Amino acid sequence: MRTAYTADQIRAAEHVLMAGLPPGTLMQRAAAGLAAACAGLLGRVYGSRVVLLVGSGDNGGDALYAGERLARRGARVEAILAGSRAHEAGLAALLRAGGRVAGPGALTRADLIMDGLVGIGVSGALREPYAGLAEEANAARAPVVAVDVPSGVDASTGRVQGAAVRALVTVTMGAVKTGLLVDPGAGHAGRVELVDIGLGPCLPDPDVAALTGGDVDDLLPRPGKESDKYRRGVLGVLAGSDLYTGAAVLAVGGALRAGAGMVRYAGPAEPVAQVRAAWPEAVITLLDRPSIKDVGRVQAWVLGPGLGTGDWAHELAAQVLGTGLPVLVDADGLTVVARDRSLLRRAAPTLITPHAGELARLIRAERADIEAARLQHARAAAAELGVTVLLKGSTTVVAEEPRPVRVNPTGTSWLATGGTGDVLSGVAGALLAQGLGAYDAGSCAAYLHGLAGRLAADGAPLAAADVATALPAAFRAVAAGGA
Ligand SMILES: NC(=O)C1=CN([C@@H]2O[C@H](COP(=O)(O)OP(=O)(O)OC[C@H]3O[C@@H](n4cnc5c(N)ncnc54)[C@H](O)[C@@H]3O)[C@@H](O)[C@H]2O)[C@@H](O)CC1
Ligand SMILES: [K+]
Repeated sequence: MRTAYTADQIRAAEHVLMAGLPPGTLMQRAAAGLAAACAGLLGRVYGSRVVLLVGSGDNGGDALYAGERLARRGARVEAILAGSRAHEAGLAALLRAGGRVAGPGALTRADLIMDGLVGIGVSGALREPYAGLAEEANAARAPVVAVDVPSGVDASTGRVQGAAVRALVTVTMGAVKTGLLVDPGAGHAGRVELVDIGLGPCLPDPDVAALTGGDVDDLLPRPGKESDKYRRGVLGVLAGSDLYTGAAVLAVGGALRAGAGMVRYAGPAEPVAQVRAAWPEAVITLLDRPSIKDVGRVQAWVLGPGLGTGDWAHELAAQVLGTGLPVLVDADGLTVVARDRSLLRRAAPTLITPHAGELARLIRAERADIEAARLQHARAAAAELGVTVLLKGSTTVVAEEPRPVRVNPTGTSWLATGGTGDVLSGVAGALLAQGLGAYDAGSCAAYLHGLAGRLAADGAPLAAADVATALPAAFRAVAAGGA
């Protein structure tokens, strides 16, 4: 499990740790790790040109001391001092080691750029000249190593207002910051490398966590020798309508490929015909009225993809949400519950899987605000609605109070295409039916679905059905420890 913390949590931990150490110890530890990471990227340090962007705070201090270390190994280190002042002792150390102060033109000549403009002390959008320097660094040909956090990214939320550095690598001190794992911040951070400065014992419970493939493998239910199809988990799928048949086919496909012992599909004539043709494995009930009475026994429900939003959908929603079983609500199901949020007041687990627009309707917020601070909105929605929220998007997050928000590390932009959400619903529903809690089912499903998307896309466009087809490969990759 990879864990991450807010700037406030990290400052508090640093405060505790620093109290027992000689002044400057942490900055030296940070600089040593930073210099090692830069040396690794450069390959040959001697003679290389390293340009430091130095802000007026301790983030600039880290850069200056790391620059000193590289200068001592023969690098030609130049510092662009962006603030009205710079870390005095750090600058003196750099100059003693042979580094010098440079003008902005230096960026075009660099082999490596170290971004020490601002770290966790940033507030609001970058001001000039920081903003201009960030953009110059982004336009330069040299790789950028961000110190602690790419300047312009809010360390706690990942929010970017205005210019922000785009790094190849972010070398982060003591603990990973939440904003490095969530877009848009994650997109600016590049690869995140953690420097251990001894903060571990002082850290509180994490703000967020990201599953690894090993974690997913540990959480996934495995069929035992005595398992039969009923004990492996039966999922009921209420999806599709005469107009939207594909959603039903994709959701059932996702569920069948995610280990459900049996999938029971119920719907009107058109999607029934399509599901029957695509998945002879599914057990089908033709509904001539909105009732789950004849569907048979299930351990969990998926409600919503392509279901429509009229009385039919509302009636089915009221019935499944009225059971004591875990229910996943997606797509049209979310529109129905947004109109009647009392449907979500229930004791059994509920996993909702909105994208930002659907969540905006549910919690009466602006879509743009949700996009800008996904994690905070997912967490707030989970608390407000009393459900588990899987918020889909460029970074998919899973929130359930009071646990750390799970940030999904897999996925690809090619997944942003119609129907992939229906497959995800099927996968998460199948895991619910197999007995995982909503939090684990949501986060494992997001992981596997994102990985399947990556395997299916392999750098090219994909269709939603390809994601379902790639699911077994994703399960195998996780089991083999290769994901
Ligand atoms: N506190 C500690 O124990 C440690 C801190 N370390 C480093 O110190 C950093 C935090 O240092 P500071 O607290 O000095 O804060 P920062 O250096 O991150 O930023 C504060 C400075 O940035 C300026 N600033 C803030 N917002 C700005 C904006 N929008 N545009 C332009 N300038 C802006 C402020 O005026 C202030 O001078 C960490 O990110 C990390 O790099 C590390 O050395 C490890 C130990
Ligand atoms: K920085």
